[in-house]
Amino acid sequence: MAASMVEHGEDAFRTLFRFYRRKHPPPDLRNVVDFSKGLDGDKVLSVSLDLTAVSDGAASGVGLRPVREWRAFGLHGYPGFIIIANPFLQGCQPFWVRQCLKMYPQKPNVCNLDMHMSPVDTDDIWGKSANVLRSPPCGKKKEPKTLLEKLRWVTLGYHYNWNTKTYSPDHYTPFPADLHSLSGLIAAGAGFPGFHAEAGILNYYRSDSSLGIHVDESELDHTRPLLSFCFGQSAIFLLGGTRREDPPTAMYMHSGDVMVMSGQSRLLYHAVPRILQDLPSPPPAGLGTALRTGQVSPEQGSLVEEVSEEDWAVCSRYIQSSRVNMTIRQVLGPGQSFPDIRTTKDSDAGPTDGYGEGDTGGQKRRRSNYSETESSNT
Ligand SMILES: O=C(O)CCC(=O)C(=O)O
Ligand SMILES: [Fe+2]
Repeated sequence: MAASMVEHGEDAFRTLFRFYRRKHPPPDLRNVVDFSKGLDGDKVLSVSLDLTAVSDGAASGVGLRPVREWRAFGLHGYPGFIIIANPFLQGCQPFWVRQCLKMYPQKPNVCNLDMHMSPVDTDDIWGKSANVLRSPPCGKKKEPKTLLEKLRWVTLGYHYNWNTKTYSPDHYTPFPADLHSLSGLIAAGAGFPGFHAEAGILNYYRSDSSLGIHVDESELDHTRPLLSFCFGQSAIFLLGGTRREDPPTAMYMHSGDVMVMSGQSRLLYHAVPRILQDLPSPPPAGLGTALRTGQVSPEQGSLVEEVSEEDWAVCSRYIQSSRVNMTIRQVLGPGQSFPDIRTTKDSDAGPTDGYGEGDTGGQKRRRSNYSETESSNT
């Protein structure tokens, strides 16, 4: 399909990006791989996990099923690319959704709003948005967006510098312990023991957002996998090759899915052209209510706590039209340290030019591949 659609000057990746981003007429989604259907079609293969790496208790402590119940898939032609189709226990996703919306945007973590607002104004994003989101929409004219609805990205740990496309030891704040544990356990189950979550980029997608074609190569040790967690509305994810123009494979990412990019797939080009609107409204019980109604009782010492009805009202309203993605990275290999700043090249912009120009309040910076319009995105 890709080759026949290529127009003058457009490569196969860009053409498919535009194809899936198109609203009118809506794109044909029949070629999109759906891992929730299991070993469907000839592209998907089954991937074996390390069944002894994670105890059942450790898994349930972060809201995960026992590893033997995880359904892990790969794609022919993409060694090292693994999708774990929603390994979360029934009712445990809300905890992680709430962390993404209420906890991780808090200081000292960094977010897009910090770039053009004062620290006082970005001090309590959740608190300043929750009441509005909790109350039903008034249905009249366009209501002003809450800060939560304006949130586009948050960085954790070693804070990614969007200008230089580097991490630095000088801009580090403690990585959230709960997410560190979750990441370590997912990585161990996928065959990567000793993974240390050191940096995180959280992307907050509204229904018309997309993420441009890019490769994540700023981490200093590429032998460590990149983990990606999806919550809320599903998305179409495009996975390409080692060259930006290589034709990609399109796949769905559903709420709860975890992606592991490792080995030969660690440095592949990828993009998110489209957010779908496929979660029923309100979000289904498995995502929302089970924990509160006691179907799952977090064990003692569990990191996963109950999400109050009050908090879930805000989260569920938010994810009815949004998607949240966390990509978790280990920046340094064992024993590795940051190179002396004088020997660091100041940008690796060449291969990552999917991250285009941005404009936030006059400052040239930010997650500028993140776009509400097709034309400025690619
Ligand atoms: O949202 C996604 O699924 C992908 C995010 C991503 O590629 C990134 O943050 O580098
Ligand atoms: Fe990425």
